[in-house]
Amino acid sequence: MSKPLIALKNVCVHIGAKVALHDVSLSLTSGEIVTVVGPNGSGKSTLLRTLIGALKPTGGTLTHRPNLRIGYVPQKLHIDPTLPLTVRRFLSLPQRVSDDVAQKALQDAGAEALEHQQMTSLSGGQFQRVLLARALLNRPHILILDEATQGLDQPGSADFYAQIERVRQQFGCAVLMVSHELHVVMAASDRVICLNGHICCEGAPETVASAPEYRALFGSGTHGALALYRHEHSHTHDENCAHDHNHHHADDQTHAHGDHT
Ligand SMILES: Nc1ncnc2c1ncn2[C@@H]1O[C@H](COP(=O)(O)OP(=O)(O)OP(=O)(O)O)[C@@H](O)[C@H]1O
Repeated sequence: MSKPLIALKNVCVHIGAKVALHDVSLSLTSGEIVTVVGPNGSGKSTLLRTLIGALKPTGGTLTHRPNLRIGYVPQKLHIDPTLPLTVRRFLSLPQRVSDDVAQKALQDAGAEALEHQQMTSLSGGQFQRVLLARALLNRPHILILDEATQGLDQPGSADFYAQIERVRQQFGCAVLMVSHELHVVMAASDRVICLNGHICCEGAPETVASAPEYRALFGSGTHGALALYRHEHSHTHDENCAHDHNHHHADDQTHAHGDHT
């Protein structure tokens, strides 16, 4: 297996007095698409912000390969509606980029036709592609997306994920994304990490979907996510994932993580 691009080992992150993440270990290698799922407040954004260096772990270690480049697509970006700003100019904020670089990034993001449009005139899907283009400007080794398809309809989301898949193939970059659209991300990911302050379970999408820790959080029919999978077990766990200490799924691709508090 190739060397990880970035790795967290037993990482804890406090925000004020609150423990947002505890004992989180994970690594990302080139070319894999990993999705983080978890309920509201489970630390998904905190995890991404830690990986991009915006938050410092209060415990554990973060290591990455030298000169690692990360492209980040945020959950939301507010643009002043009264500010005239074309897509081309937006791509040069805060750092000026050449026309060639801007056009290439727009092409890579499937947004080449949008270069001269006003940012405020873009549809939700077009806006996200422009954010994707901006994240691709520095030819990232890792692309990190925080609920990038929020507000898009289902075909819009599916198109966006198809674009991510093309980017992954073209760049060979790793992709880490957070999403609530379980049915889409499950199909689009190589690996799923189920988070609730700590990693409850992780592995291939089919195995996570049938893990008791996952079902404790999402049930067995959430948004049709699990209809995709034939694995149907009769576990009925209604306890919170954080209290699930001892479940170990039979499939060795799924790793159940105990809560060590
Ligand atoms: N700036 C902050 N100040 C105080 N607490 C915060 C702050 N940011 C996050 N938290 C807390 O840290 C925990 C994790 O938040 P985080 O935003 O990472 O969760 P999330 O899984 O991304 O949630 P959502 O699905 O709602 O976006 C939450 O309990 C949240 O209240």
